[in-house]
Amino acid sequence: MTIRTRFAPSPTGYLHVGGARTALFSWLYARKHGGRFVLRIEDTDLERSSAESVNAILEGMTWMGLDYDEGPFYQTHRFDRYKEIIQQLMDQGDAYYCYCSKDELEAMREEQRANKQKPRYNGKCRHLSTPREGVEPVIRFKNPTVGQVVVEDAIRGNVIFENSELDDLIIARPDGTPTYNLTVVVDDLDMQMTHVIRGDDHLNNSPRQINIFKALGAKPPVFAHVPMILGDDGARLSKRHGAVSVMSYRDAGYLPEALLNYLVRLGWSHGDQEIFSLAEMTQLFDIQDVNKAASSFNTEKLLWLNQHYIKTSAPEYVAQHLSWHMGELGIDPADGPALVDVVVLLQERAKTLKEMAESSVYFYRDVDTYDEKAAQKNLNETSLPLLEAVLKELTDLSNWLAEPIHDVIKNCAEKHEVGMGKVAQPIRVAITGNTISPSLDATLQLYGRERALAAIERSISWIKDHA
Ligand SMILES: Nc1ncnc2c1ncn2[C@@H]1O[C@H](COP(=O)(O)OP(=O)(O)OP(=O)(O)O)[C@@H](O)[C@H]1O
Repeated sequence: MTIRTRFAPSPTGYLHVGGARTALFSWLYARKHGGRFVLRIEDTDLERSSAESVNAILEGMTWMGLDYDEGPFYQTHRFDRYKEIIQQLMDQGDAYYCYCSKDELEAMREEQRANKQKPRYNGKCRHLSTPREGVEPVIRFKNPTVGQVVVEDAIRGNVIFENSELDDLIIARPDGTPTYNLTVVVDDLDMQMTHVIRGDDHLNNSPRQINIFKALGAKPPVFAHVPMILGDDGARLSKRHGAVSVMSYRDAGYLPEALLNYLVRLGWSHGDQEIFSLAEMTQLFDIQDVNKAASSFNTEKLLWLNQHYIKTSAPEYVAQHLSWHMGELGIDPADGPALVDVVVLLQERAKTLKEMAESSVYFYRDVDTYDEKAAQKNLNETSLPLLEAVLKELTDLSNWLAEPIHDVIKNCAEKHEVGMGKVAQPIRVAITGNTISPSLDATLQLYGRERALAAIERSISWIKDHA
């Protein structure tokens, strides 16, 4: 049997990390078993769904590398099929028209509350043989009234529901459009899902859906309800929380590997291992090992993982992602050194790609202002003769490489009987506009001879103008 799993978001906003982790678990399970991963867009809520949200979800999935084998299927394209199944349930006596008005339903609930019963539809129209004139009815599913439904959950074990606790749920609205629990069952059936891996916010839907599966003569898929990811406020992370969209992590400078690694560990573990490549998590993941408790998002750990992946990934790969961030800063990487060399220089210390991009702008765009404090301390009458001397030496240097550059700066400091920093820091400010950069000799090598000499010259003029 080919394993088939799906991710079925509603396109009512961006893809957030809660949904993304659920998608990841589904994806991993399919990949691990050589199965098929299906993307289904549950867009029947016409008021809340939008094409932008669909695009945002697809963008998020693509960025994370969660490729799908089939779909995206849109529920709005399948209305005829849902109608067909609703009719089938009607024909076989498993569904019925309900003419109860809002007021009647309210009165019913009132009475139940007064009798200390759980408010629910009492099946009033179940045995109605004649339609009520002038009322557009809904269609309700005839839920079994006795017995139990067992959700055999791959994570939680058996979860038992009493049929007497379940309503005859509405499967078609007065205008004939199908409701959520019906469409999900029809899709999972038609798309031959073997495993439904979804958030445990859906656990209460499962017994209703299982009963519909059974009424249709079908074997329900295996269910696995994964625990929720909670926001800082302890509530289920949803679109209502702030910066939780998957793409906001790209914007903040995370590598997809870091987010995937972070998400997989949120609710799943393999011994005390923390670092998992995609291949490794695919091999080791199993749905039974997902824990039952909800987990909260911890940005510190994500940052740590990001730093790890920036440091250890191939510079060429990091450069591809860095390129996007440079573009965001309006920088054309063609205006300076190869991005891959910048990555090599900075990957040891950068926590995010955004930070890496921001701290390498000077490689592509000459600084036009110096940080005030940095200039005050380093570009002044004391540093002027040192800069002039080192400029001369550097101009005479024939091989523009880190080591000889280092020697020039060192010799210059010795000659003037000052510490190396007294020569290096003014140069750093001249090049970067500030006092922070990776090792100065390597920075200068990458920055390039002509540009470096011109920048030092500009800083000398600046001192003279401001003296
Ligand atoms: N915070 C969360 N943690 C884990 N899984 C979640 C979370 N929120 C949603 N999911 C799961 O992601 C899948 C897609 O969810 P869906 O898009 O319908 O929800 P959502 O994005 O939270 O929407 P809304 O905010 O409108 O409720 C479902 O399987 C759902 O259970």
